[in-house]
Amino acid sequence: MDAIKIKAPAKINLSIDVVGKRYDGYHLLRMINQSIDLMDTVTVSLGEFDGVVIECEDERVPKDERNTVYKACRAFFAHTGREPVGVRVEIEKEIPIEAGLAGGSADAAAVLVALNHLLETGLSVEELCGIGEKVGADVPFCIQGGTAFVEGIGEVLSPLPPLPKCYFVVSKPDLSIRTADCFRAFDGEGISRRPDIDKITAAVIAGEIGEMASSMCNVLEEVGHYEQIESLKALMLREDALGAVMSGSGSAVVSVFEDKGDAKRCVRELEAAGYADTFLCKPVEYGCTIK
Ligand SMILES: C[C@](O)(CO)[C@H](O)COP(=O)(O)OP(=O)(O)OC[C@H]1O[C@@H](n2ccc(N)nc2=O)[C@H](O)[C@@H]1O
Ligand SMILES: Nc1ncnc2c1ncn2[C@@H]1O[C@H](COP(=O)(O)OP(=O)(O)OP(=O)(O)O)[C@@H](O)[C@H]1O
Repeated sequence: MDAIKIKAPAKINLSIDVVGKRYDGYHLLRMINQSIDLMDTVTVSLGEFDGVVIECEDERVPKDERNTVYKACRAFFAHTGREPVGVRVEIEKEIPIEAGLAGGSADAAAVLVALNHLLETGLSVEELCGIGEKVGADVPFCIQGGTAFVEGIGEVLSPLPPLPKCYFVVSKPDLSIRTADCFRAFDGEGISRRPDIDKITAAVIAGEIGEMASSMCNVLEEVGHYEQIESLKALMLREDALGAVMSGSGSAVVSVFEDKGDAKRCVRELEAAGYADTFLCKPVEYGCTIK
């Protein structure tokens, strides 16, 4: 049986602004996204059976048509017009769930890349992103990866130069936020603090990590007024983080360090304070890749 193993990196948002709404209610965004070396491993194989079989040890991950991986398979066969074949997908989860780290989108991206390879359909990255967009707003970025200025609902990608050496401490408090709920709450709120996306873009292009970190801001952060997120940010800043911001629709928080020792100390302090889902990460320059 043909099988392929794909590493699917998580996404962090260094800043997010909401600039409008689309005809279908989706929000139009301007954001800076970065892939990191916190990754799910997705193994895809084809077989003589019907439908999509999903295996994952994590009980919180649905194994049926609600899984992003299932939707990706359906979208792939619909787009290519190929007769659907049996697809088995094993997901080894490292990316925390409902964290704003695009875990489900990364898995879907991996499956699209895998099917294109296994079935030799020869689709370009742009075509795969077009299919991915229908599965989830973060899927195109998860396919392409690296550092990018991202617009639209997440489908307009402009690559930026890779970041210079730096470290991210990523931590998810004991709080799960559903993306749709977060955007719904945003619609009902008056926002006081807006990010300066042009400023952070310039800092990223110049490779100025300190300037980048101090410019980070996510408009979705204040809508929930989550005390857990404020406490986590305060702890990170006390441990000499250069900046800290909520990723995506939350609830993970990302902090930036130039010094590895400081980053490691921050991880130790967070773990000691009871934040079990804490990771020391580095930026990576790629999206879903075939291993
Ligand atoms: C907030 C981000 O994490 C930033 O990277 C992403 O835009 C979220 O992307 P995602 O999880 O792939 O989102 P989807 O699964 O496509 O959408 C979940 C729900 O979030 C809302 N949604 C999502 C993305 C977007 N640009 N506008 C929205 O309003 C919609 O109600 C949608 O039904
Ligand atoms: N492959 C998958 N991995 C994890 N969760 C999945 C997957 N497919 C569907 N789900 C469902 O989607 C929900 C949210 O998943 P996910 O972890 O991708 O959210 P997220 O971190 O908020 O992502 P994003 O940053 O894209 O908003 C979960 O509660 C889970 O039930």
